[in-house]
Amino acid sequence: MLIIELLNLLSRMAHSGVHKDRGELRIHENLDELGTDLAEYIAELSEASVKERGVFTIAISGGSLIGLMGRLCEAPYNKTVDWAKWYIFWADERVVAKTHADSNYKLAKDGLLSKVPVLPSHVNSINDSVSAEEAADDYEFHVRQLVKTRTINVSDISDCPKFDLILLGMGPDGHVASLFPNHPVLDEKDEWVTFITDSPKSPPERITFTLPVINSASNVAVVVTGESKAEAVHLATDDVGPDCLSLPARLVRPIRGKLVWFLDKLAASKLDGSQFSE
Ligand SMILES: O=C(O)[C@H](O)[C@@H](O)[C@H](O)[C@H](O)COP(=O)(O)O
Repeated sequence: MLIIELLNLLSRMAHSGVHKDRGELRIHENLDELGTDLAEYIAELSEASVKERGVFTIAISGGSLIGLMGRLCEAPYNKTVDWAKWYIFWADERVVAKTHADSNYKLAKDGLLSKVPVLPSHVNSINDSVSAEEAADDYEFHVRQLVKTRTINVSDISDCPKFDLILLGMGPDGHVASLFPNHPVLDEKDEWVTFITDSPKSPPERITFTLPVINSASNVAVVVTGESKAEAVHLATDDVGPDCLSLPARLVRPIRGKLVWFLDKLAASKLDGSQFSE
């Protein structure tokens, strides 16, 4: 048992912690290992934020990310994490009822939030009974109230909220949150939360944090697995030509915060110099 753990640790050390301009890369052999590292990373950030500010503000996305966070519901994290200090937000949400199979809230509730003792009043979900535009306005207003009371920290270089952690997934096209390639919302500089009604990924109506908010966070983690995303990971993190400069995932560059990529070896297989490439 001890030998296996030691081998796992050595393999993690060999593949993780590559630092690039565009963040730290943590490349894992398999999903199990990635899930363990991700849980440890989140738990450590939670502990540090609670120690420093008494709360932990975390924004999550939809997709496979929630399943990969599953280890947090298990020992030791289900007991050691200070869940009552968590304030949970959505970096993006599909504008559907909270009971709908497409709802990111439902995904997180079923897969994570119902399994740990978070306080229902700290779960900041969107208003699902209004239009996408109203839901975005409403959510921004709500975030503004929590910035005013400093439950959510504020950036020291802009008036943007400074979430302790924003967790993102990424699509094969390089989208993050609901910021899709070539979409005008990529240029949004003033709003904190905006909406789209033409998402290329179903469902079409979504609200999303804008890039200024994502890039004002203390920590941003992008969690990406699978071969279908290998090209986008390469384009988002390697030194590539100017054509890729507007790939949404490449625009994730926290100004003062720390960016970490959690990858499995398939997602990492097209990185320049990758030991996993063919
Ligand atoms: O609601 C959504 O659709 C998302 O928040 C979106 O940004 C997602 O995180 C990526 O599309 C990756 O999703 P997968 O990990 O499932 O591929």
